[in-house]
Amino acid sequence: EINPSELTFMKELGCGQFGVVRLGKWRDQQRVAIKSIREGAMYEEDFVEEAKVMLCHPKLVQLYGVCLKHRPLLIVAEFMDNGCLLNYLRQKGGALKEAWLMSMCQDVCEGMEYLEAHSFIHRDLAARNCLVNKNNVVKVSDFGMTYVLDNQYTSSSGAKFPVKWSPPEVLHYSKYSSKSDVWSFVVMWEIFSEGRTPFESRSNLEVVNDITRGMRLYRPHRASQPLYAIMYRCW
Ligand SMILES: CN(C)c1ccc2c(c1)CCN(c1cccc(-c3cc(Nc4ccc(C(=O)N5CCOCC5)cn4)c(=O)n(C)c3)c1CO)C2=O
Repeated sequence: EINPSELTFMKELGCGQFGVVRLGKWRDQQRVAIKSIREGAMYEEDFVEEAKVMLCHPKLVQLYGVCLKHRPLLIVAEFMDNGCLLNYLRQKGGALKEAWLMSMCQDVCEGMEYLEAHSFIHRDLAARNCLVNKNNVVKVSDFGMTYVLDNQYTSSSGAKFPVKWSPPEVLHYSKYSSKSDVWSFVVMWEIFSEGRTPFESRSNLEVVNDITRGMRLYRPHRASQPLYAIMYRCW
């Protein structure tokens, strides 16, 4: 539990599934990201229960604490200077050497390996839900899909559902597991595509049919054949 009077709000960083996120300071010196949870956006009791299971790993964006005494609920997290991985790839992708692309994939793997070891299923692994710090280290973030109340996002026919990152068993039976998180290593395809959208010219409905019939993402232009074989095995 963090005392809100020890928080200073600074610039807005953007808006996510639960509401506005701001850069802030804790006790005037520690930079943090502060999420204000919009009323009715989250199963708050479930989230607070989960927050007590402190997941802690260098490749997971660290949850520092929550402010529960007032509304909106505040979530205080580790601040990542370079923002989300997807925008980072789109801005800097071409300038990143293959070694950097590999290192970002490894960061995501290490974070996800830790989640699996702790039987935690992410459910929405994607480059948009990973963050980059000032040393260009990538960390997995926003493993909060379970608490989202918006069924446009949680139902597999909803407009916001991550169809292009989901395996057949999730699309057809909502069967989530660490294996479905492995399928979402579509992130590796995003990294080696420098932030392109998977199945860019296909609608979500077309992708459900394509994937069910066995179609898979093509080899990204910056991925060697052996690297493509690795991402392909995830699908
Ligand atoms: C349920 N799911 C999957 C969710 C739920 C909530 C969210 C998301 C998914 C993902 C999006 N999101 C969200 C929304 C807004 C902010 C953050 C967000 C942004 C951060 N950092 C930065 C840093 C810089 C910049 C920036 O402005 N630039 C421009 C100049 O070049 C450098 C980058 C943006 N964000 C950060 O550290 N955290 C912890 C969260 C986040 C990530 O947290 C959410 O809040």
